[in-house]
Amino acid sequence: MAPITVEPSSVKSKRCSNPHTKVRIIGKIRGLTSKESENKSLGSNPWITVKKSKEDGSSEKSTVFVESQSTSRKDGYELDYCYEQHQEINHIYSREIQPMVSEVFNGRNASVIALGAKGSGKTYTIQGSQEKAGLAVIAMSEILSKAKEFGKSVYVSLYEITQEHVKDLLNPDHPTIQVLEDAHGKINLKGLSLVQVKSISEFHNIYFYRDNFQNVPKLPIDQPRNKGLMVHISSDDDKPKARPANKINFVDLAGYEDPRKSGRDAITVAESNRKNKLLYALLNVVNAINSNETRVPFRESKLTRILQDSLGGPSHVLLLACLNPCFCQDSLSFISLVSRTCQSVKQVLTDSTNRNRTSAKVKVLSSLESGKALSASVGAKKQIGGHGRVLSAKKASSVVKGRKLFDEVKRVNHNKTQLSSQSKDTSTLKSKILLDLSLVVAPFSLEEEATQVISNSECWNPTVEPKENVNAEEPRSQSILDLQDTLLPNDSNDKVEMDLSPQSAMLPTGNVNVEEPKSQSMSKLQNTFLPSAPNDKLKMDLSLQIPTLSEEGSTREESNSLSRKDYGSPPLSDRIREISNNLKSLCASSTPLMIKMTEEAVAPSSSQVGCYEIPEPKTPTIELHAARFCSPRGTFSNRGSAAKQSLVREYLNFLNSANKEELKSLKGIGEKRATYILELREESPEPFKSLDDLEDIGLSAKQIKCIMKQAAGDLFN
Ligand SMILES: Nc1ncnc2c1ncn2[C@@H]1O[C@H](COP(=O)(O)OP(=O)(O)OP(=O)(O)O)[C@@H](O)[C@H]1O
Repeated sequence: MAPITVEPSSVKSKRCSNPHTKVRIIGKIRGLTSKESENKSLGSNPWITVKKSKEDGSSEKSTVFVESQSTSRKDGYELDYCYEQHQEINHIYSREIQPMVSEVFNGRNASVIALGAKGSGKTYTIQGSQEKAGLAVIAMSEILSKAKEFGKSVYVSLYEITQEHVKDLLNPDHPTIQVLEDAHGKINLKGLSLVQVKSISEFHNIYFYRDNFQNVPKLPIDQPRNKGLMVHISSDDDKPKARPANKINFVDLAGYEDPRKSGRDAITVAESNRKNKLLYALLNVVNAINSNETRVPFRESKLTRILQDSLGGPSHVLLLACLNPCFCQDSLSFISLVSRTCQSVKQVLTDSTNRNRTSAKVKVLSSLESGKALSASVGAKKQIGGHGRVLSAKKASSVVKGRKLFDEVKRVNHNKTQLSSQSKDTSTLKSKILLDLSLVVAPFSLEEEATQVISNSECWNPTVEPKENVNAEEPRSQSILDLQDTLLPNDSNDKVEMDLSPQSAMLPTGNVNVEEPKSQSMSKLQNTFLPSAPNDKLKMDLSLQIPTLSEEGSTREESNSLSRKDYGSPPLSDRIREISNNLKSLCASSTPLMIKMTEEAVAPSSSQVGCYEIPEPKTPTIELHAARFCSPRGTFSNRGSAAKQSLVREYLNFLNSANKEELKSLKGIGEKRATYILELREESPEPFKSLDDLEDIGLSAKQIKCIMKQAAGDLFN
């Protein structure tokens, strides 16, 4: 039999060649409680449904559809699999966990993590009850019998993480457990009890300890409870501490709370964000692993540090997204969050119906990673995107924090980053822009009965831009989502007037009365660029240059900021006006994005039906930017932004290093906050990396801005 001990060094070497095993993300819709079963209407019109790729369940992928009660908007999310209400824990165990247990006996580590909104069945699924075993209990019984068979010993640890403090549940009197990392990157949980288990009844006593013993102090009800069980399988007589053992972890995360629920003040939002912090950190780690990023942010939270050797490398990791069977706003936001954070969970479509209006179908190729087509057929009046963007870990966390302060500072940063990576990314940028434009010029109509496919081949002449040259699917889909996010507002029922004044030859004059739902508003916008109908004969000479990076940056920023406003988004008219202004400025200014119409375009010939010629876009040059900033005003605002950025940096340095008294001298920081900051600094030497991090100490965006204004003002006093 293969040795079960995996030395950290061997894990490391494996990681180099094959960095990480992908994390599997599955869903489970919890069964109805007896009270819910009495409500007959729940079964007749479920808010959550599952569509399997193959009805017999043989195919892995499942799409979960959730419907918002307030907007009747229906979103679909593709998971690796989804178990439905009627599917029992035993079934999940044999399909998902049993193979993992075997792998643990073959020398790998594993983690099973349940996450979801409150009351979504996480505890029921992982732990179960004394009467009905959960996944961990069933696994334990198999582990014990396998251990007996192979002469291994089984030890368990049980811990709880609250506000980044790790508590030993088997020895509650013990002070906070310290998570230490040795020189070889091995995590050591200093002080955590390790108890040998020989029978399932012993395990029951341990696992349900808190529930069995009344004298164990209970946490306040509103404290987020993140409960972890670590099962170590060690060679007989070999304490896992002496030599590293293989582990399987079962984690029951605290319920996710939507921080943006209406009516929440800044403090409550900060509180929710704090409660969700472990979840955010975990999702960032999962996203980094699944997108093969070189750096995985294990250090973002205690949980991810504890699980580090059971999350990365060759470990098997299963994320179990628990979902409520009855409408739950937190569940809705939760699944949207998961899809925004994890590249592997895709939002496949957004349906903002009125479903009975038309039967037209739109098929969208959303090949995010592998180039494999992911298609979804939906009723018309549908949009793709909305929240469905794919984010890098950093982006994700900024969305999670949902703050946008000192925009110019960020923009300058963004521009800088782009400038530095400009030469590397030229081809990517090129294809991004091509693809962005493809959306604008793509001659498709959402009103057609036929199924259509938005793809390069339909939008571009392959002789001009061969398919192979279109770099990677990801930028393309991202740009599609970005543009759709910008173009397609949330509320389909809005009626707006879009005023497009004649700023450019390309923008026709007149008032466009937008009464159609969002999918059609896109066609309208296409019409703005293409004054002819899709079937018109037309030849376009697109003299294309890439927009200056600052413009690209700001446009993207604006588009991001729009998409971030999931709730309370501005009225449709505002958004369209904003887009229209962006487009106008692109066309009217010295913008290098110029679309020239040839004479044939004005008087097309019959031989040119549907033929678009798009020349190779030119690589952007630094001179373009220099020209942009050479005006005195441009130089001033650029330097002003740099000064602001430097002030912010100094302020953060101060927070990361000042003593308590010095901290208290700052506006907005009293005794409590100063103490909390020092606590944060104990956990991480530099807890404040950006102004967004100040939310962790309960400051609202407005307060942070005020503080910075005062700091700037003080410089002149
Ligand atoms: N499959 C199921 N069938 C019937 N009842 C279930 C099922 N799953 C969960 N429940 C019931 O739903 C309720 C909520 O479940 P549970 O406590 O596991 O949720 P949770 O996500 O852990 O909640 P919290 O986040 O508050 O800890 C419990 O009363 C539980 O018994």
